[in-house]
Formats: sequence, C-alpha cells, structure tokens
Amino acid sequence: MTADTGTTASTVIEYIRYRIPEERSAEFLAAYTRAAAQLAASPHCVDYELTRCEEDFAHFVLRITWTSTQDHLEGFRTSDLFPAFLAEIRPYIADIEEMRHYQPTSVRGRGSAVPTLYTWAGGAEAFSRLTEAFYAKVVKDDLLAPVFAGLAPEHAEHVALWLTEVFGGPPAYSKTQGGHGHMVAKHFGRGITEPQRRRWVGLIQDAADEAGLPTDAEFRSAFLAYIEWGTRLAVHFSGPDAESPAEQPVPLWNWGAAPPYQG
Ligand code: HEM
Repeated sequence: MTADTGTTASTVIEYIRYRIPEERSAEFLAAYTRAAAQLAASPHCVDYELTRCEEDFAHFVLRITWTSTQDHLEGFRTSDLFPAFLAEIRPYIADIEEMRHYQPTSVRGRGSAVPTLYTWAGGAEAFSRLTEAFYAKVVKDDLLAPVFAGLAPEHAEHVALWLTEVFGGPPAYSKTQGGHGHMVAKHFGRGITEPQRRRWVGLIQDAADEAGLPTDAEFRSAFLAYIEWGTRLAVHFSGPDAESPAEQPVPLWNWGAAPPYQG
C-alpha cells in the first residue's frame, strides 16, 4: 500500500537548481506560478514544490515527483501541456545549475513532529481497552455473536496488537503472529454480510467512546477511515471469490487530510 506517501516504486524525483539574480527573482516566481498550472494538470506529475534558499536568496530548487522518468520525458514533454510550460520557463533555462532525476532510496521516513495515531490514541493500553470493550459488546450482539462463537480468549488482544501496529505503534502483531496475509486469512470462508460489517463498525465506535479514545474530529475521522477500509476487506476476503493475497506488510495508517490539532 502506498497511501502513506502517495508514491509508487517507479516514481522519480527531479531536482532543478536555479541561480537567479535578485532583480529577476520576482518575475521568475511569477513565471513559475503560471507554469505550475501545467504541472498541476499533468497526470504524470505527482507533486511539485519550488523552494528558495534562506541563506542565499539567489538559489532556488524546484522538486518535481514524476510517475516515472519515462513519463516525464515521453509523457509530459510530448503532451499538450508542455508548450505553455516551456514558454514560461524558457527565459530561465540558462540559469539552471543542475537538472537531474533522483531515485528514492530505502532511507526515508517521518520525524516525530506529528504524533502517530497510536500515540495520539493513548498508546497500547488504549487499544487493549478498545478491543476489550468491543468484544464484550460483540458476544452479546444478535448479528455478531454467531460469527464469533467459540472466540479464542487471546483474540481481543491480537486485534489490539494489530490495530496498534496499523496506527503506528510497535510492530508486535507482525512479529508474534504474521503479516497482512496472515490476518486476512483469518477471515477466509466466514461469509461476513454487509449488515454484520455495519454492526462491527458501529460497535467499535461505541467501544472507542467507552474506552476513552480521543474524540477530536481529526483522530476519529482517520480512525473510522481505517475501520471502513479494514471491514470492507474483511467482507471481501470472507466471501466465496476471495483468493489469498500476496504477503505484504501491515498497512501503516496515517492522519487524513486534516492533521492533528495541536493548539
Ligand atoms: C478493521 C476491521 C477488522 C480488523 C482490524 C480485524 C482484525 C482481525 C484480526 C487481527 C484477526 C486475527 C486475530 C488473531 O490473530 O488471533 C481477526 C480474526 C477474525 N475476524 Fe476480524 N477484523 C476486522 C473485521 C472483521 C469483521 C467485519 C468481522 C465480522 C463481522 C470479523 C471477524 C473475524 C473473525 C470471525 C475472526 C476469527 C476469530 C478467530 O480466530 O476465532 N473481522 N480479525
């Protein structure tokens, strides 16, 4: 899954370094503001950002993530968008100091400026409280009790470990139980219905309230997005057409469009 970064294995990052004399920097920025409309419209462009050096105002770096080098050179450059783009930036071509494509390496990640959903929720104890409250409801529920008949005593804690890992906590589920494929396989053949899925979604939200998980809009919307995604996968993989998925890492869920509010 690439939801975390919005990029795929073949994406490439182009860096263009400019040195623009102070007296031309305003027109340079204005030209790029217009040229950016062509990048924004290109299906080959993932994202772009023009930055200016704090220590030396003459230095600018434009970073463009392309879906691939070939898509940049043969897709964007031969597209209808390119002539308008080139017309804007042509006056600055002689000011380019470097223009090359860079491949990402495995050295990448996030710092801790934004807490993980796991930390925000209250850590491992919060997820244990959540699944305990949840399965206490499940075993009394008319639609779900039959699905979970003969539930293993460790089930609630396993699901807590899973959620802990998905929301950015320690990788305890994949270390002690298995990866995504292992978890998905637990749902094979169970024939989960849409009403049962809906009830699961409703009860886990009730359990989140009861277990004291944060109620802010940003956390709950990200939490619910995962629950929607996960329960819909569970229904799919419990059905007659399900095939074993290739083993893949546990999905790492993150904040949605709204980051946490830290007043
Ligand atoms: C976000 C949604 C879901 C998550 C994160 C989730 C998580 C898990 C995990 C981690 C396991 C394996 C537990 C273990 O290793 O012992 C499991 C098993 C199971 N899940 Fe889910 N699940 C989800 C949705 C559902 C839904 C919607 C249903 C049914 C309505 C369901 C029914 C079951 C059943 C019956 C098992 C097997 C329990 C057993 O081993 O006896 N799950 N689930």
